Amino acid sequence: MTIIELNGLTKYYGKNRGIEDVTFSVEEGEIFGFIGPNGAGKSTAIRTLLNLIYPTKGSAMIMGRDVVKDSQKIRKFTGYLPSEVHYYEDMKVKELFAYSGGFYKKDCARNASYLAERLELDTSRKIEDLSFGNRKKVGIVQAMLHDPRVLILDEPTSGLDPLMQNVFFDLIREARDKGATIFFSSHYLSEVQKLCDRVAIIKEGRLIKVENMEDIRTNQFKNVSLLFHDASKANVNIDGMLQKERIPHGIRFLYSGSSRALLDQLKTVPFDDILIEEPSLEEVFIHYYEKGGVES
Ligand SMILES: Nc1ncnc2c1ncn2[C@@H]1O[C@H](COP(=O)(O)OP(=O)(O)OP(=O)(O)O)[C@@H](O)[C@H]1O
Repeated sequence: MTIIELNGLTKYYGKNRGIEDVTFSVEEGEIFGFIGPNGAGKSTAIRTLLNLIYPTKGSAMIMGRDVVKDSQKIRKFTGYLPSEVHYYEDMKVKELFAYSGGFYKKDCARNASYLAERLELDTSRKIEDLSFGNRKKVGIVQAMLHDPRVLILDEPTSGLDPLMQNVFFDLIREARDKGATIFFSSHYLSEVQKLCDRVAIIKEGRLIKVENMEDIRTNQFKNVSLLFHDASKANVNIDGMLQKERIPHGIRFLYSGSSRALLDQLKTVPFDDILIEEPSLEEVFIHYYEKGGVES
């Protein structure tokens, strides 16, 4: 079942581009990453899904409901963490959770306590006294306390220390195991790599590609280093070769394609040594950002 669907979603701020013609969907039970550099349009897309801003063109649906027309209903089964959290400073954390929980027709207190405990958040403190990271934790608990079917999180881990990031990842997996679908934006490729089933890559407001993480990690890309005793033989060209660079005694390149096709092509290359490695996602994504994507 499709849970989140963007159809040609476009948002202009006056003449400024926010996002343009973005189309993709998130399926039930997925942990789906939304990744791109600063200003790519991640928050714009997310804020449009939450009906905080209106689309200029196109549409989006969450669980079959239109994000503009049905936003009140969508809010009932959706948890949202904004990229910047602003709360009633004067309230204690536990008062805020009780207040937020009141919007839903179920008892959220136990879940809020559980989440706060896991995140080591002291709920007796006033919000105004909290650090940036602790405010982020408040936002995470608030997004999750009603066990929403859909979780939409804008840069959830920024401000969390590495230990807390891991706790957060566990909470996300637990939410998924209970049936939630999770859509979150990030700058951090390592967390996308750890957590996501699929990822949408956005650049300058346009969707570049939706990728299966497993495909990115294992099937499509390799880092290949070829070493030559005679450097004059290092002038090699191979179909699928990307980002070629000279290294001492040879060349190194990112390869996109099947391993079989790579080995077939290498048969005629007079290299003296070879190293084939799994590229980091950084290397793969830098390629996307620079070139605007590759054909798969
Ligand atoms: N309120 C606004 N008024 C005008 N332009 C805006 C506004 N909000 C965002 N933009 C522009 O829309 C584009 C997309 O910004 P957006 O904040 O959605 O990107 P992002 O991918 O979330 O970036 P970041 O990773 O830095 O948070 C940028 O060019 C930005 O300058």
